[in-house]
Formats: sequence, C-alpha cells, structure tokens
Amino acid sequence: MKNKVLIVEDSSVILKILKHIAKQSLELEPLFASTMAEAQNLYEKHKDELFAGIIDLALPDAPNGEMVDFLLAENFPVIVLTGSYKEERRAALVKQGVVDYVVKESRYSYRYAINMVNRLYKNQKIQVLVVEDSKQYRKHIVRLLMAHKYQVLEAVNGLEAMDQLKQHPNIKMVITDYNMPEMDGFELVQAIRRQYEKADMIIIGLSGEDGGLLSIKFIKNGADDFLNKPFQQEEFYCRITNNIESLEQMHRIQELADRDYLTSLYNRRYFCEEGDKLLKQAIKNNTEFSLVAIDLDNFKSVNDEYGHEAGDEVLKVFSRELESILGRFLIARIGGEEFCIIVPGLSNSKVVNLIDGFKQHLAAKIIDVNDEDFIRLAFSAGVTNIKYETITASLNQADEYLYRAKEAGRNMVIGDD
Ligand SMILES: Nc1nc2c(ncn2[C@@H]2O[C@H](COP(=O)(O)OP(=O)(O)OP(=O)(O)O)[C@@H](O)[C@H]2O)c(=O)[nH]1
Repeated sequence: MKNKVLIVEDSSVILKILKHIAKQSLELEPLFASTMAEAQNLYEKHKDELFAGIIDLALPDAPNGEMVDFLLAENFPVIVLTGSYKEERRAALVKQGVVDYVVKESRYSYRYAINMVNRLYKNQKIQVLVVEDSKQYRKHIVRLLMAHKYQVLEAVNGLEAMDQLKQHPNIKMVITDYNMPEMDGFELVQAIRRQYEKADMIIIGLSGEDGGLLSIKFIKNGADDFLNKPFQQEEFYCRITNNIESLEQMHRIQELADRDYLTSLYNRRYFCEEGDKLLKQAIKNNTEFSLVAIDLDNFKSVNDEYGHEAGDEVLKVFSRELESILGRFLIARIGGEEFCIIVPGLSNSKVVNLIDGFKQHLAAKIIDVNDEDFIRLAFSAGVTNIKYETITASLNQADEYLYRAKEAGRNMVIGDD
C-alpha cells in the first residue's frame, strides 16, 4: 500500500517545522531526508510504499533540482519547495509535471504543502467526468486531473455524459465544455441539475473567449464554477480543489446535523426523516417493516453511582455494541438512554428474536465504567410491525410495548403478539 511520503529538506530549522506540521496533520507516514543521497536511499528502499514527495529544490548534493528531476523521471508525484520565486523556473517545473510549487515563505507554506499531500491522497477516491468534444483539450484536462490523482472518466457530448453518470453513481464532479454536438453544455447542466442537488455533484463549465457571457449562463443554469479557455494550469487546480473542498465541507456539516454528538449514531430528526421514507416504501411494496424502541434499564443508577461522565462512556459503549451487531439497519439515539432501530423485511417475531439475541450478547459483556468498576447492561424493548401512516405513530406504538416491558419487570422484549 502506498501510504508514505518522502520529505526532503536540508535546512534543519525548516525540517523541524515540517516534522511538527506532519505530526499534527499529515494523514500518511512521513520519511525525512536532508540530502539527495539520503533521499535516494529511502526512495529505493520504500519505492512500493511511497505515495508522493515534498522536495526542496536545492540540496547540498543536488543544487540544481537534481532530486526533483530524478523523481519526475520515475513518474513520482512531487511537490517542490523552493527558497525563491522565479517565474521562469516555476513555468519550467510545472511543464515538467510537478504537482505543485511552494515558495518557502512562512509556516503557512509548509502547511499548504502537507495539506496538498493529504488532498492528493483523498483525490484517489474521487471520480471526475470530463465532457469535451475536442480530443486535444479533453486529454489535456484528463492529464491534469490524473496528475492530482483523481479517477477520471470521459465523454464527448452531453448524451454520453448522462450515460456515464448513470453507469458511475459515484461521480462527484463534472467538467463540461459548452459547444458540443448532440447535447451542449447548458443542456447537460440542466439535465444534471434535474437529478442531482448541488450537495451531490459539482459542475464546472468551460467557456471560450466570449466576454464572459457563457460563464454567466453556466452559473445561471446551475453550474458551480467556470474556467475560461485557455486557462493557467494552477488556476485549474485552484478551482477544482476549492470546489471539492466546499463539497466535503458541506458533507461534514450535513453529517454533524444528522448525528448525535455523544454517540455518533443518527439523531431523532434524521431517523424520522429517513424512517418515513422507508415506511412509505414498505407500505407501497407491501413488505414487512419493524420499528424497535430500546430503553436502558435503571440507567439513572449508573449516573448516580459513577457520575455523569461515566454514564456518557457507558452510552458510547452501548452504541458501539448496537452498531457492531445491528449496524446494517438504521439506528438512532432518539433521547437520553432511548434508541430506535428500523428493521425492514422481517416478521415481528423474527425481529423480537433478533433483539432478544442482542440483549443476550450485551448481558454477556462486562463493561468497564472507569477502569475500576465494572457493570453489566440490560434493556427493555418494544417492537411493532404495524405500518401506521407516519413514523411517529409507529414510534408511539413501539414505545407503548416498551413501557409494558418496563412495568412487567424490565429486561425483556415485547412485540405485537
Ligand atoms: N450520562 C448521561 N446520562 C443521561 C443522558 N441522557 C439522559 N441521561 C440519564 O438517564 C437517566 C434516565 O433515568 P430514568 O428515566 O429514571 O430511567 P432509568 O433509570 O433508566 O430507569 P428505567 O428506564 O425505568 O429502567 C437519568 O438519570 C438521565 O440523567 C446523557 O446524555 N448522559
């Protein structure tokens, strides 16, 4: 597996800063060197595990970028660190195929270089579709994207693009030209936006020299950004990266909004929204649909005896157990020590057995409360397969069974029968 990064820098002060930042934020394992000889040794030894390099342009035994040349000849992704900005040098390096060029100005520069490696590593999982009828331009864009490690797919017009989107549901970004046969760029943007929200798909339009009118039209039709052709390679990368990072940020915010802060299980709002969809599907297809309500027994005594913090830990352990055994279903923490699960496709008695099985699994676990005290956990549960019109009504029914279980002595599962 390629999960190591070669970092080569001769200044001991800068190397120290790089080590510090790498420790804080590099998502791969760094290997450090301060001369070309050392770096080449490391490279030969770890070739199969090395993913990319952050390489100082001038080293004591390689004053003219020989280390960078060596790695580029090996087709190895290189981010260059350099002490001074020279436009000609920058242009030559970009043409040679370096991933990026970072001038050593401040801590921010080193952080940028480390983040770029993290970015490349994540890009390996991101699919991008390039839609362009000019073969020359298409290949140019594909090459640029591949240098930044994206998975790239191609189409020559809008129709082919729609077909590719259907075949590859993980595509996250479409870069599209305007002028194409069959279906042009605007028609494509409109067709994509009919199916994909902005949070699910980035669209970048490519426009020729037209005084900016095409760019405006692209944005008004639902594109997120545009690039005027011909573009600078670095502008291309900046726009692609910014858009991908905004999408990731949007997903992080969405995750935070959907999850319970303590246990990271889904929260009540998400559960009700998704549960309603699943319930409607089950009603439409006339299939089984179970809603399970679980409440830990005598949980107050855990807080009272060991403190609220220990209670929090126990809730986290319980949630992990739920996930490990029943993670294939929709699970949520809907209140303090109350949890809900939706189990589609099984009869009521089968779901009661499933939850009983989980209860036995839990009973066999000794839970470490605070490294000194150990407890066992029990819960009561209600399971209903009655398909009401809303998830809230099903939840009330499961809750009713749950409280019957509590009244009948706790530590039991009650179903419709
Ligand atoms: N540590 C911790 N405790 C919580 C949290 N949310 C709710 N609780 C506690 O959960 C306990 C629930 O108590 P009760 O409703 O009396 O229920 P119980 O003790 O589990 O008893 P039964 O449900 O009747 O078996 C209360 O002490 C709450 O403070 C939380 O997020 N963290």
